[in-house]
Amino acid sequence: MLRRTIASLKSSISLHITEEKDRICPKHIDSVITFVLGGPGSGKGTQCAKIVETFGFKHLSAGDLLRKEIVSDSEYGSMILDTIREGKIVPSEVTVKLILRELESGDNHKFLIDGFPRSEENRIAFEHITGSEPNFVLFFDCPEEEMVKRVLSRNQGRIDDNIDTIKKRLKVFESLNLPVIDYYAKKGKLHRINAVGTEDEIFEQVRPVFAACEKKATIT
Ligand SMILES: Nc1ncnc2c1ncn2[C@@H]1O[C@H](COP(=O)(O)OP(=O)(O)O)[C@@H](O)[C@H]1O
Ligand SMILES: O=c1ccn([C@@H]2O[C@H](COP(=O)(O)OP(=O)(O)O)[C@@H](O)[C@H]2O)c(=O)[nH]1
Repeated sequence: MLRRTIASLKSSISLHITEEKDRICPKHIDSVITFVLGGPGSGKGTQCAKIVETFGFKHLSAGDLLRKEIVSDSEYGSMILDTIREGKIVPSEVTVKLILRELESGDNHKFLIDGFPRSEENRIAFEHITGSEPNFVLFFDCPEEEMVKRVLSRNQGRIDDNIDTIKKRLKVFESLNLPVIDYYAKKGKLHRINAVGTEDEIFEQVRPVFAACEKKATIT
């Protein structure tokens, strides 16, 4: 049943997800889902690696999943490349489909979804397609000058790590991603992390969030 639903998602990329019948209830329904948000270069990927090491989560970087599509033979490759180069947001259906595939694979039921959702439209598409909400959300709060400095010295050969694209990404972050962060703050699901400091100092703010989650899981 689930395979069929994913197959139909694959074949209908322009679907409009507005009705109950479009939802699916897959095995990740009992999973722990954490969204990891913050501007470009705020340190999301760096801290996710530490969370994986310490708490055994599976790390799904939406950006990495999209970049993999570019180098695979995907029909969306050139569209994704153009979108990333412009610092814009890839259509929700494409990104959610890639995330869903990862949520459905393997035995790990604890997920860090890094760099997604980037807009209210992304958030709503995820909730409708998966029928799930995150258990909690981390927000790495970092000043723009620091983010620019970090991205420019990241040195991974990314087509979007240049000053022109960074400026566009920061604008998109402010106008489209901050409303998502506000949404989760109002729902009481947001953990704001001061993203300035050494990697270890920042992780000491992150650790208690996951330690509390583990404790709760042991009690229930
Ligand atoms: N606390 C920190 N202080 C200084 N540089 C950092 C810190 N955390 C990460 N970095 C560096 O900044 C760059 C961006 O970090 P990254 O984790 O890739 O950010 P994001 O995933 O949010 O885009 C990387 O080169 C990384 O090594
Ligand atoms: O859900 C996502 C995640 C990423 N991106 C695109 O991928 C780029 C890089 O995102 P990533 O999270 O890898 O990097 P960051 O912005 O944190 O440096 C973004 O600017 C977007 O163009 C997207 O469209 N949707």
